Amino acid sequence: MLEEIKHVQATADLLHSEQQVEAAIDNMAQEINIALADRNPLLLCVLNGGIPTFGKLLTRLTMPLTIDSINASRYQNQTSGGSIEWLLKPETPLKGRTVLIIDDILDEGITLQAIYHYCRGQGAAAVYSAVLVDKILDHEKPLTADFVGLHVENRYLFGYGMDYKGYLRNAPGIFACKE
Ligand SMILES: O=P(O)(O)OC[C@H]1O[C@H](OP(=O)(O)OP(=O)(O)O)[C@H](O)[C@@H]1O
Ligand SMILES: Nc1nc2[nH]cnc2c(=O)[nH]1
Repeated sequence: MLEEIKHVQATADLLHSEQQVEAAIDNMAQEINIALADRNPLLLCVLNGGIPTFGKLLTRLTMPLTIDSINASRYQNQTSGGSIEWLLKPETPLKGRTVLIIDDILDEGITLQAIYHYCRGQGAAAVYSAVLVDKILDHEKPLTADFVGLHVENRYLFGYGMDYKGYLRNAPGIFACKE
């Protein structure tokens, strides 16, 4: 397995450098600081991929806020998605809260849509979403994200939380696997 991981890493294309990604996160944070300034938001980290984006946004946000996590996984360390497994639900009551869902990538949108509906079903007053990467597809998605870092071509990506078979989430940039 580790040989495969090393090969994928060595042959991948760098699409966005660490510097570019950090600048994109700065921009997202600025937008969120304006949009949610007086909303006492509950930030929901979508495990596992959302961890770096969540952490990097967190210290750039200036309003009073609280945090929790959710884990709705659809890829299960594979490179194509299946049905959603609910692995963790937030402890915090969502009723009446403004929720900001934070994830690494919006691809088909199935994961984000499911989490959005979950939050609404729990009585959240407003639900926003922030994704580091919005993958450009040739068809419509079931929802759009409110805050997007980068729009990226339709290839299998890793880095900044995004995994290749569970690995490479720590890669310092946004990389695309060779076909
Ligand atoms: O828009 P979609 O096509 O639904 O895909 C996006 C989801 O896929 C990844 O999660 P994954 O299920 O791989 O879990 P992970 O966060 O643990 O990697 C990613 O973190 C998003 O949550
Ligand atoms: N790591 C990773 N996870 C995804 N989930 C949906 N699309 C992708 C992708 O391109 N890369």
